[in-house]
Amino acid sequence: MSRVLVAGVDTSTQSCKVRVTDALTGEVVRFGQAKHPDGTSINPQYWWEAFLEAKEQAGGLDDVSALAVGGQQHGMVLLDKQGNVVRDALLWNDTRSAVQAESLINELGAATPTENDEPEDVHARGVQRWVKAVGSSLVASLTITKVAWVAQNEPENASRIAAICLPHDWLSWRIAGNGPVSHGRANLDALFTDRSDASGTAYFDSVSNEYCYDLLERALGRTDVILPRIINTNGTGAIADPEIAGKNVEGGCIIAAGGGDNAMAALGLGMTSGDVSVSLGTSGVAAAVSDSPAYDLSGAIAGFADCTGRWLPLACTINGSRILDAGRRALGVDYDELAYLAETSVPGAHGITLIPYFDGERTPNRPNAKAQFLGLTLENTTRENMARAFVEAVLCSQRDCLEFVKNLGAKVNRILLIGGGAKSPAIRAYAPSIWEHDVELPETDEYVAIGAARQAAWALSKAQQAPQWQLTIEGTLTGAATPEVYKQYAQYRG
Ligand SMILES: Nc1ncnc2c1ncn2[C@@H]1O[C@H](COP(=O)(O)OP(=O)(O)O)[C@@H](O)[C@H]1O
Ligand SMILES: O=C(CO)[C@@H](O)[C@H](O)COP(=O)(O)O
Repeated sequence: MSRVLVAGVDTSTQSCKVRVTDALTGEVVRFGQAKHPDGTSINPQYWWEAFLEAKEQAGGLDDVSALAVGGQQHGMVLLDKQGNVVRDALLWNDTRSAVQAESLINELGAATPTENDEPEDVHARGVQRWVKAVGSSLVASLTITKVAWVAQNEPENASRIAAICLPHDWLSWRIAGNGPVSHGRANLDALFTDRSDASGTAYFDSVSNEYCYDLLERALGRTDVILPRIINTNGTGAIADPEIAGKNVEGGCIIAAGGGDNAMAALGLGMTSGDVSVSLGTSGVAAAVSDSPAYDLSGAIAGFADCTGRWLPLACTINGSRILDAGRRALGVDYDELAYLAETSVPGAHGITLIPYFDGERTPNRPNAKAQFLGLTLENTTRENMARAFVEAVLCSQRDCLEFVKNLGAKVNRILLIGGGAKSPAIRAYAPSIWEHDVELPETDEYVAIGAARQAAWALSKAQQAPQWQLTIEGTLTGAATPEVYKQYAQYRG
């Protein structure tokens, strides 16, 4: 009997990955990857072209029975009536809407008091109200702030909006055979999404699984726009809805709900309570799974949903593995040479600290920040110390994220390190020392794409449980704690 194949697609910030997978075992059968352009404002057409290229590299999808798409969260894709994109998509790491984030917080905080136990301070009250309404406070990354930015800065574009969706929704819509039309109305009602990605918009309540049109109205000034239909709300099986999904997919395969990349990675890893993933991609993310909604009233943790009916509290930095890329460029070395240079230095880089907010930052919320090297003297300014400071900066900023997750009360039994940056020998060498915790290293693979493939296999099986796929742990990273490194970083970070 020939084996059943499913595909997981990861339309992430830097590239599109297609992993054709054995539905029974989860083993990779074929793989393709194609780059996305740099930048934080991107025409979604590039995602389509990268998908087509990655799919070709992966040997096509003709023999695949089901697929699902995981994607970079929060990106705002605006479509007009004919299904054309109104403007380039503003991605999660675009910080231009920081002002709108603050205004929306203050506006909600200033609205008529409803509970007398809320803080006096308008801003703090606004943060708490957003958290209670949608699980997260607002930073420039979240979709609603981008919608408000367009409404305030590009009224002409705002008036043409017929539908608002996210990168994974848009790519799923295209893969399911929809697209722009030259006359009449495009089939915008065929847009679909899931609660994990919807929960990153800040106009969706992942407890009631309903859109919050009143909040969207605060941003856009109207609500007569199509938002993707939420499928897979209960998470018990990720059943693709034949009415809207899977009709025209190449080869007749079904398409499942898909989800946000971090939720997909959690599904790919099979995370349970006590597991915390640290993903080093463009973003750096520490995430835990939770059976109940996570409300961090300080606003540091985003209380997103996962794609199995649970929640995925996470802390996310805008600057992740690209800190290493900046280090490689500045020092003119490859990843191994960067690790070699760093190894020649010492913990704390002889007093040098890099605060790595190259592209602004969201954890902590400093959208206008730039990176800073601190503690430089004539004596310690060497390539070795600078290499060490680049690596320690990645790990210390993720330690910030881990601390937020722990402060929320999440158990941390196991830290699982994934994402492109997990390949770095330097990251592997110092992660346990700086995080002061052993680190499990899953076999190098694409866990967002695995999660998407697993959801596709689940949808195909129509079972109550996701298929049981083995997670291979390549090894456990250990190291003596170096608390002085994070202490030095925290002092400079302020
Ligand atoms: N061999 C490697 N060693 C260390 N880091 C790597 C290696 N290959 C890729 N990376 C890092 O992985 C990052 C991309 O990771 P990825 O998880 O694919 O990102 P994204 O999901 O945001 O598109 C790059 O920015 C780079 O820093
Ligand atoms: O904004 C978030 C999560 O809130 C990011 O995690 C994006 O989802 C992008 O992920 P990568 O492309 O870096 O994996």
